[in-house]
Amino acid sequence: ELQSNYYAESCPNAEEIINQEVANLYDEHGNTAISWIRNLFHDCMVQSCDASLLLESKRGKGIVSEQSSSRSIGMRNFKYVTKIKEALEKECPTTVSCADIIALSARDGIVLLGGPRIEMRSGRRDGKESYASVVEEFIPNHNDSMTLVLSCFESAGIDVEGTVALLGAHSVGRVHCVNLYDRLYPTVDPTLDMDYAEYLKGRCPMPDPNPKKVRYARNDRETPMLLDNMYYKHLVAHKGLLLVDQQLASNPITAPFVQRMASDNSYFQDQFARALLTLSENSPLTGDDGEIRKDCRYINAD
Ligand code: HEM
Ligand SMILES: [Ca+2]
Ligand SMILES: [Ca+2]
Repeated sequence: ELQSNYYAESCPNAEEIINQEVANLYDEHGNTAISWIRNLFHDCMVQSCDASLLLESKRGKGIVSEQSSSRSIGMRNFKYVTKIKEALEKECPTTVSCADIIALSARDGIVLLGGPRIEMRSGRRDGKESYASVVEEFIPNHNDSMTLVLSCFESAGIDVEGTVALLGAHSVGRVHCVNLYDRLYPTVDPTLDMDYAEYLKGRCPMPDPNPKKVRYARNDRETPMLLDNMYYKHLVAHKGLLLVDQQLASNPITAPFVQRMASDNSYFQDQFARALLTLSENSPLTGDDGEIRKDCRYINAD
């Protein structure tokens, strides 16, 4: 069973240490807070909130990291998870799970980005496997249909309203040009605002005069470091970046929620909090299942 402040006796400062590390990292590299949110999505959607995402590939041990999946394009800042873990290990060796680090760092990152304060429970344990080969079954692609997207989230217990709210995480962060070319070339997707398309073509030129350059566009040009409802305002104005983003506004099942979130930031925040909490509790390992990793990148040696 997950419980609030699970480490109250075993490591009373655990949540405070995570909070402090997340805040320090945010001061140095603001985009770490963004990464913690995406980490929670990519870990919890794939089977369980079990830190399977953090395992690194190890030949001989049969581990292929989920980070090597094509769905993980652009994921960054994993080295700073190691930093948070080191701070916890110093205070309480092999006590606080990597799965809880993923959940609680996301919680604290969301607050730093102006999002809601989510009361999360803890006590998740770490899995011993990485599920690289099935990541694509759990995490939709950027151009998948809304039907498929909704059924993926439904499998994690998240309803339509919650799914629309969670995609609001794309109110921060960036998208690499590989995920955008389809909407820009050879012809511009007619559902995309023309001026915005011109801007995106500037960010993602084709042919690329300098293919060695890593090119990307910000998800939200106006409030890039705020987890707010600007995302939905853009969708309504045909300025959704990914095809899935734009489809939220055109699909008759999701569109009413997009409209309401565009006009009501606190409604968005409430729904985001509710859905993220559900996601953060997707089939956790508890009791004697799994282990508490010493290093989030590797399974403990036996
Ligand atoms: C249908 C569901 C989703 C799809 C297809 C999707 C796809 C993507 C793609 C393609 C990117 C850009 C990666 C890159 O090129 O660098 C991205 C970025 C991001 N996604 Fe999603 N996403 C989905 C849902 C979510 C959810 C539910 C969350 C969190 C609650 C989330 C959080 C993020 C964040 C924070 C970024 C920016 C990362 C950064 O700048 O480092 N996404 N997503
Ligand atoms: Ca997982
Ligand atoms: Ca924003």
